[in-house]
Amino acid sequence: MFAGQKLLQQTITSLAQVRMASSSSSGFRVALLQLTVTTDKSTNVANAVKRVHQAKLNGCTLAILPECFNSPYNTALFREYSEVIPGGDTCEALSQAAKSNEMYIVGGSIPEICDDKVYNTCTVWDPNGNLIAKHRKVHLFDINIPGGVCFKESDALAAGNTLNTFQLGKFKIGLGICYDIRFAEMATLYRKQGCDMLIYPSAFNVTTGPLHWSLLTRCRAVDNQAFVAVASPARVTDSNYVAWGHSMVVDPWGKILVEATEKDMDLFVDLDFGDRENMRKQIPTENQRRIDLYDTIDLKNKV
Ligand SMILES: NC(=O)CC(=O)C(=O)O
Repeated sequence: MFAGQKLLQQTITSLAQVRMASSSSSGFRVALLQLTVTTDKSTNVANAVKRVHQAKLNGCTLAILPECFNSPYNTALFREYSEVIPGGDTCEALSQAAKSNEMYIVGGSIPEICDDKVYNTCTVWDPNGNLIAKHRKVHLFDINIPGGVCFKESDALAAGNTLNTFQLGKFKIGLGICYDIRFAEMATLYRKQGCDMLIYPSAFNVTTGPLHWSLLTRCRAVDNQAFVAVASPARVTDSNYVAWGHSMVVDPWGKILVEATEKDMDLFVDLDFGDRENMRKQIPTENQRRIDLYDTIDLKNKV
């Protein structure tokens, strides 16, 4: 870690500590672990475990890993790196890390093998090391921007078919993976289910990242009056897919509470859900929807 990075991390942590004093009963501290992903799976997993422990030492209740944190983000390699969930080596390591640190872990995503299909899957672990939620990426990332990025997850992956939430104390959290963030309806459903926060382990790229990453994260936060966290791998410029980085947490007002650079680094920040209640009261959009004019959920009958 270079000196400036260390200073930034310390600053973020100490700011968090100051705010924690007045908000510990209405929230928790979260860590976004912006790891460098290598081609070596065991190195990636060991690094993730080490960084979860660092998050614990920094007072975090929840640690969030990036999309595909144990494998290169490469359709040609997903099957080779895939594991069963639970039971594979990565799950075992995450379960153990959650238990030994007594923390919740949103385990980014890993390629999952099930019935000969491969999924891009996020696992969530409680402080006893139990698997409490699992989300398979619902919207596969198939895009083609000439001169920019061309990626076709559906060449190698099957899509998930469920929306998934978990409970952290009194807070309900909705899960998506990366491209899922572009689909506002999914987030609206989570809001309707009572979610306080949305988490998207992600890996935008250097074409779409500068255009849409922060915009989409802030949109989902404001639309749903919820905290939104997006955790990316660190940027590796000579990789086949160059991740954007810039992991961030946005509050329900749309304010970026904390944002990484593109480098390998961790962020620690306190979330005060009292703020979210204030916003929901002051701008009560949830009760003001004109569903007599539109129905944001039941789209099937509208097309
Ligand atoms: N990688 C993704 O799933 C999504 C992405 O990079 C984008 O939407 O842009």
